[in-house]
Amino acid sequence: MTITAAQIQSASQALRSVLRFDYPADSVLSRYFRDLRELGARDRAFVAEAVYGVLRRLRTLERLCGEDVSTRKLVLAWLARVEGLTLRQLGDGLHGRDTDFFTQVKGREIGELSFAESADLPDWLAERLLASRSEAEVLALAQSLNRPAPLDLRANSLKLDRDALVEKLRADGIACAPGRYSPLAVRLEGKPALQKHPQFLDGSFEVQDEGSQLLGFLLQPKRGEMVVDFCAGAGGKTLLLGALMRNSGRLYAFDVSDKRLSKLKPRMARSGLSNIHPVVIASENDPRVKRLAGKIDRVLVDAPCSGLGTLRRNPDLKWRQSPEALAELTVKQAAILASAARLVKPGGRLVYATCSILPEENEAIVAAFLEANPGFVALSAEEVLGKQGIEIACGEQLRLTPADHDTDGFFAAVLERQG
Ligand SMILES: C[S@@+](CC[C@H](N)C(=O)[O-])C[C@H]1O[C@@H](n2cnc3c(N)ncnc32)[C@H](O)[C@@H]1O
Repeated sequence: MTITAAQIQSASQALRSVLRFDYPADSVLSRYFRDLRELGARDRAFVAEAVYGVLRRLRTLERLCGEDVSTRKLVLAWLARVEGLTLRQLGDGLHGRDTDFFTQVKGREIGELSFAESADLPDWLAERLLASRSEAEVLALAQSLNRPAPLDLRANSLKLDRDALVEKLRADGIACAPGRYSPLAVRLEGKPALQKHPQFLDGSFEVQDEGSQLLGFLLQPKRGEMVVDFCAGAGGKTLLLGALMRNSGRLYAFDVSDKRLSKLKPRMARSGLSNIHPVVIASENDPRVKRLAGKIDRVLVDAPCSGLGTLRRNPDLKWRQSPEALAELTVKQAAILASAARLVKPGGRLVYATCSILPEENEAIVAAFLEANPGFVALSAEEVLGKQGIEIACGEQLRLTPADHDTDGFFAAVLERQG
């Protein structure tokens, strides 16, 4: 890696905006790159890698920088201590004071770290995780969340099967392999740009984490059924559900965000699915939701959550979330689950899922729901998946983590309304 002084300067500038935490890191970076068109592809790649790298290890790097911390020092400390570069490898990238700091930080003793510092987590989050896991488990989880995520695709089974997709990609020189759990998953070895790939444009695949795909198999919608994806967003899971239904029946995609839902439309067009009906709702109590009460075979609640299971992709979330925001989210999650449950017909299935790793957003929401709704019973996620040939030793509820499954962190519970 050769790094220029200008690249370090740009990374330090971009990091300054990101660390204000006013907006998500990915949108701050996109804006930074939009405003600085003169940056080449390599410069952008370096800036993004440096910003995400520092966000992942912020507490450790702050400790290494000492009192007089700056974004420039954080980038240099990341290069020296996380990337393990030497002064010689940096070539012309450093001058004067930077060289002195780089040399010092390379050899600096970090001293004693608190548990949260050593896990690069905020104190409150380390505490919450330790309530249900040992220190060794939390550390392994935090470290796995600090590694960049691989790129997974989902074959659109309406267009071609997974093995055919693997073959086509390999023929194009894209190294990939079938996923470990989802029958539709393909894991890529690198991170090629795929937006213009013919198989992307003709809807043969979508980018979707393998863990996220498993949630569709937990809902297991069938041909001709009435299905609701209650928090559809841009439709990552909706598209999978539509394909599992073989483009038949009726699949409502609800969301309160018109902006997110509008991103589903071009994806629907590519996918060849015509059974999806996107509906913007005002809230979980919208009259359009109430009209479907008791009529739906399967309902997926992919609830708004802290997103802490996706730290591999969004490392800023651990610094942007707070106990206060979390408390508000859990109230919302319980309200959405209660409303969505009213749609389910007797004998129908309800899946509650999040991309969070915190029990208060997961197990606690489901336990309170079951207590208040004795007409629902829990099914075993392991059995539901096992019957579809997906072997995963998860027991009753699905808990995926990058440490254990090399997927994003997900939670899901499968519930059934008694007939
Ligand atoms: C985890 S995201 C969904 C991601 C999406 N299912 C996917 O696979 O791409 C949660 C979604 O819930 C939506 N949401 C928030 N409050 C809601 C509510 N009261 N009713 C329905 N959807 C809501 C958010 O706009 C957001 O798009």
